Amino acid sequence: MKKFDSIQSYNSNTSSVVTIGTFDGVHIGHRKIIDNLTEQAAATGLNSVILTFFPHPRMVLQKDVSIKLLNTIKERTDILSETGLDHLIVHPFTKDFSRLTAIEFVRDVLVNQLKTKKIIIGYDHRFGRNRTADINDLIEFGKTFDFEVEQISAEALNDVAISSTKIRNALHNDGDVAKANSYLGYEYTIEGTVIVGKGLGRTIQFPTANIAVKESYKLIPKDGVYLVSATLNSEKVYGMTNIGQNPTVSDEDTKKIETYFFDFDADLYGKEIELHFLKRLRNEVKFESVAALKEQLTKDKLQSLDLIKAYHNA
Ligand SMILES: Cc1cc2nc3c(=O)[nH]c(=O)nc-3n(C[C@H](O)[C@H](O)[C@H](O)COP(=O)(O)O)c2cc1C
Ligand SMILES: Nc1ncnc2c1ncn2[C@@H]1O[C@H](COP(=O)(O)OP(=O)(O)O)[C@@H](O)[C@H]1O
Repeated sequence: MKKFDSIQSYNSNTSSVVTIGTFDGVHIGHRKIIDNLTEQAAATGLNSVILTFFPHPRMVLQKDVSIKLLNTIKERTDILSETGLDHLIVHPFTKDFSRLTAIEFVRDVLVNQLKTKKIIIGYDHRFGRNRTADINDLIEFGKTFDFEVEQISAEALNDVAISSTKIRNALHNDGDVAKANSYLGYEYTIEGTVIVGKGLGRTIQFPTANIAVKESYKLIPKDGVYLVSATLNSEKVYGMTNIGQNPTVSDEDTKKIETYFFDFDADLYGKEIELHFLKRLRNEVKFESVAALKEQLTKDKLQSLDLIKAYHNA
């Protein structure tokens, strides 16, 4: 897959089959649409192209800073690169871009820049300044500019929308990472840099790598304790992650993401770690003492090791 950082930088002499969308999560519903796109492109000798925007239009137009997404733009790009897609365009969404009229968008972007022969698009897609144009306008433009329009049905689109929302809710409301993973078709991940914490962990024989996530828009699962895996120094290791405020030892209300890795002993400070979320174990609890916390951590570890054994025997 070739990636382009803007519509203007797109350059190919081959015509294309195009779809437009956010594809947050690139879950199993999205992948059906993308398979359809790549199969049609391959059958007709055209390029398969996805046009996506970053930042998310809502971040730009409504200045919505509370929006949480399943994928960082890097994750989205990486997952899409495995789908067999020919070209991905990640166009910076701006106010100026949102002011393009429907005809400007169709003529300048779809026809002249992307050489679109076919567009696969949701039946309810609206585009152009103030979202004034709809699918019927697009079909009319297609007659003038010689491209085909394939509508994604209400049912298919509903499936896609529902599963994005379902995945966000499963993670945000319930911390149900197993459910999220089954919709995503892969394990939900969080990537961050290991930062220095309070240094308490090692004093109770549970050193924890605290990570800082750069992207404020990345959805962090509900507070609680999770079984995770990661690749550290090129080896797969398992661990248990706590997301929360460590109420037993802290009054601060800053959210921490910290992981104790099993059978592991090395300095991780400054390293980039990608946590794969496998299963939710329990809620975060305020214990009466650090000793009680330590006792629970020992139980969590035993439960985790049993789960890992079960995964390996499955
Ligand atoms: C698997 C796991 C579960 C945890 N569960 C809780 C919890 O339920 N309540 C709590 O107050 N802290 C919990 N903690 C956080 C500990 O309080 C924290 O690891 C310890 O204070 C060390 O912090 P430090 O890394 O800043 O030194 C948990 C940590 C881990 C790794
Ligand atoms: N098994 C392990 N799991 C997590 N971190 C470990 C482990 N072994 C060593 N470490 C190192 O110890 C650090 C955590 O120790 P800790 O006492 O909890 O300090 P801090 O409060 O700075 O996180 C990690 O950032 C990592 O560099």
